Amino acid sequence: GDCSLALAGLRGSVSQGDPCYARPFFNAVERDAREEADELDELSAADSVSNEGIIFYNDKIQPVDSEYKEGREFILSNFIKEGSYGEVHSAQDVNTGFRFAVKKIALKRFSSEEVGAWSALRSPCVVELFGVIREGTNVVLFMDHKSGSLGQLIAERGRLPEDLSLHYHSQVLTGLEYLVKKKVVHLDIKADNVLLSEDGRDSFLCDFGHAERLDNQGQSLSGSNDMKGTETHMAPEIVKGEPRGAKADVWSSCCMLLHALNGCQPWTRYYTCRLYLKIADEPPPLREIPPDCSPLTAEVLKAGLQKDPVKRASASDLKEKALRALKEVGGLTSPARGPHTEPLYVV
Ligand SMILES: Oc1ccc(F)cc1Nc1nc(-c2ccncc2)cs1
Repeated sequence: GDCSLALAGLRGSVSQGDPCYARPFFNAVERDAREEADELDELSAADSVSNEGIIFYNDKIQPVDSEYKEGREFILSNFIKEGSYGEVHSAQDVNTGFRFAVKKIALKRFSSEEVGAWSALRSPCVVELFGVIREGTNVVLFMDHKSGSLGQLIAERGRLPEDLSLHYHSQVLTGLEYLVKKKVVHLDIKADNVLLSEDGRDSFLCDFGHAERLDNQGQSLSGSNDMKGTETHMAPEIVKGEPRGAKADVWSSCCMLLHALNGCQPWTRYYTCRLYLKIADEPPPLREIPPDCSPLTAEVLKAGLQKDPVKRASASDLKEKALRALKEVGGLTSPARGPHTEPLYVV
């Protein structure tokens, strides 16, 4: 199809392209670039390494003479965090001044799934992926820049009010509803991977480094059963290496809700090591539901923390429950930025 034509054109250059070209292109890059990566290892000067990739249609990130290089067309500014498989920095396009975020991943650790899954997504609940470039032995992913993450907000505030926690949970569930439609499972849903708008009212999923595509029965196509994601948020089917689907993200989103309500990750107040054994063998962490939260919020957590993924609520069902719980607590009245509240330690 026309994607293969695009592949021919793209080799060795950086072009404005349509996201549909990203996936096969990066499978090819991943393969042949691994071979090339060895001799490239000693090359370090920016001008000598090959620079190829795709910047999706975007007038704010501009390749020059079909090249887009760090230190020339764009510059890195502050380090943000360790994302999945790579360092995240904020960056700026030298010519347009446009600010964005980048994640640099060593080629050996690059999963073309991050690009394949993400480039197919267009939703107000998912951070936009602008493009992907291979530069020597690194792959660089370009993403819309956001002011901060839900993980940072919880750390700053200790724990979040119930209405705000339910507000973000319902937005994440809306994002998960969309992922189900696009047959993508994220596999690393947690507060650190939920970014916030300036005013803190809107949230966006990001970091698809662990994402997998689903088949028509909703099972992961990757067939891999290795544990992925953040241990405290892993669903029982993940830690047991059983077939996983979209319901794994629903479980993780409820772990994120407990994290927002309590100010600490689930399981960690009761167990220290090998949490995956506890997640597999113990009942779901319902004892961690704060005593002062509303009955409907407890209902959300009971429905989303079912150990059997078949019995577990879907993202759509759970979103409706979360919105009813939010209404029951009087709707969203708390400001995003607010006072620090002590995390709830074991009572
Ligand atoms: O997977 C990626 C691909 C490209 C990127 F540029 C970033 C990520 N991953 C993450 N980015 C963040 C983050 C970004 C911007 N501001 C605060 C946090 C948290 S995880």
